[in-house]
Order: sequence, then structure tokens, then C-alpha cells
Amino acid sequence: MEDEEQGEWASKAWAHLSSVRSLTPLIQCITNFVSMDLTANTLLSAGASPAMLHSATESPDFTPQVHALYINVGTLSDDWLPSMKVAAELASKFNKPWVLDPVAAGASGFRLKACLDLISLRPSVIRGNASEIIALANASFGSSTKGVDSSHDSTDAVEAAKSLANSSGAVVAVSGAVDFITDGNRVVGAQNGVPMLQKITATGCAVTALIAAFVAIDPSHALEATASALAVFGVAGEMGMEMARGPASMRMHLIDSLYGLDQTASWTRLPKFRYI
Ligand SMILES: Nc1ncnc2c1ncn2[C@@H]1O[C@H](COP(=O)(O)OP(=O)(O)O)[C@@H](O)[C@H]1O
Ligand SMILES: Cc1ncsc1CCOP(=O)(O)O
Ligand SMILES: [Mg+2]
Repeated sequence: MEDEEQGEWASKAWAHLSSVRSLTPLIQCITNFVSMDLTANTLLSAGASPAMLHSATESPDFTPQVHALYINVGTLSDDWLPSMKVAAELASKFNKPWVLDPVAAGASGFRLKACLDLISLRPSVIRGNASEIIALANASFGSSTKGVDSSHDSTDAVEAAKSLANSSGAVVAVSGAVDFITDGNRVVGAQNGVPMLQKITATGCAVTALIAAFVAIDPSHALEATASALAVFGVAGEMGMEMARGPASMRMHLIDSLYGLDQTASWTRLPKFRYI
């Protein structure tokens, strides 16, 4: 990517963050028990408005009011899956973008089928780690997964991400040392972040929620909004790491850094992009 284009992507990332702060999008989150706190705090510190409402009984009233829906299958059970499907159907019906985090998609047949069923309800974006995206693209479980963590590098999953984007119609993002974002045609790499993010549970869940907030304010540019969210979260991670002493303090400084990010003060920490 030329310097000029890199600069345009970086400006876009700041513009997206600024719009989230000014428009304060309402994000319905149906997410796992582990991630609820970090996810809500990540959205709040970025300027969005999280609501962890998951009842299928109230979604018909609530989902039409939101700016985007976030579904995460991390602690999936038989009784939560219908709620997820009802909310996803409502989001599609009311033209609200919705974003899927397919946590541990390859861990079991139950989880894989649930994720594939949800993908048939047309998410705007799917964000997973490399093993999750490979499991979904191959529609296979059990062979090379390690629960919620990835046993692959993000570079291993670029072709799987393109294939999943083409088959689903969603923008697909694979996170890792480099985050790759694709619509099946273009592939963009976002290179911010620090390895310590993997030592805090639910940072993947939290960044997927952030993607939902960014797509909420720019739904017709889902690829750009997704890349912006991943880069902004990575910049906050880099800044947080400068103050952190380990995973627990990193969690706190990550949220503080996201809250305090501004284009001028953070200019030395440019969002870094490249075309693949
Ligand atoms: N090695 C790494 N270097 C820098 N950032 C990373 C690294 N691994 C993961 N991240 C970042 O951590 C966050 C969570 O990603 P990841 O650990 O891949 O997801 P998950 O928690 O779902 O497995 C993302 O923002 C990603 O960019
Ligand atoms: C540990 C764990 N178990 C079920 S969901 C979950 C959190 C996973 O979070 P992330 O995918 O962001 O690492
Ligand atoms: Mg995850």
C-alpha cells in the first residue's frame, strides 16, 4: 500500500472513531458470560451504548430500535440459540447491520452447526481467530482447534476468510498478529496490537463488539469500518501496554487508552494498514 493510501485508511479509522463518539450508536449484545463486562466497557469507552439484552421475548420490541446487533456464541447453550436466531432475523428484517463472533466454531458439531445456521441469516461481518475462520470455511470441527484459542496464525486463514466471505456475503475478519479483513475480493491487513491482548480473556469478543459499533455508523462500508475498529483497538492496546505491568493492569489501561485516544495525541501510533 502506498504511503498516501495508508494515510487515507488511517484518517478513515480516526473519522470512524470520531463518528462513534458523536453518534453514540446503540448496540444490542447477545454475548457470552465471560465477555459481558469487558465488551460493555469497551463499547462505552469508545463512545457507543451497549445493551446486553438477549431474551427472545423482548427482541421484537428492542432489536428494531438498535443501530447494530452483536451475536457471540462463546457460552452457547440450547436455550440461548433461539434468542440469537430471533434477533438476527429481526436485524435483517429491519435492515440493521449485525456482526457474528463464532467463538470456538470448530470445537463441536453443535457449535459449528449453530454458527453456520446464524451465517445463513446474513451477518454483515464475521470476526474470528484463524482456527474459527478455517473451521467455518471448511464446515469441519474437531480436527485442529483448541477451544476458544487459535492454533493457527492469522496468515494461515486468509484464503479461508476469502472463501467464507464469498459463500456468506459477509465481510470476514481474521484476528491475530496481523488482522486481515476481506470482502472476498479485497484483502486489507491491519497491523496494530500487542501479543498481551491474547492474555486477557474476551479481547476478541470485545473487538468484535467494537466492529459492530463502527459498522453501525457506516453500514454501507463494512470492510472499511471493520478495518478501522481493529486498528483503533490495536492502537489502544499498544498505548495500554506502555503503562501495563501484566494482563490485569493491561485490561484497565486498554480501556483507559481507548477512552483517551485522539488523533493528535496518538499520532505517533498511527493505525497501520496494508493491502494483501
Ligand atoms: N500476536 C499478536 N500481536 C498483536 N495483536 C494481537 C496478537 N494476537 C491477537 N492480537 C489482537 O488481540 C485481539 C484479539 O484477537 P485474538 O486473540 O485473535 O481473538 P480471540 O480472542 O477471539 O482468539 C485482536 O485485536 C487482535 O488484533
Ligand atoms: C474463555 C471463554 N470460554 C467461553 S467464551 C470465552 C471467552 C473467549 O473470549 P475470546 O474469544 O475473546 O478470547
Ligand atoms: Mg474469540
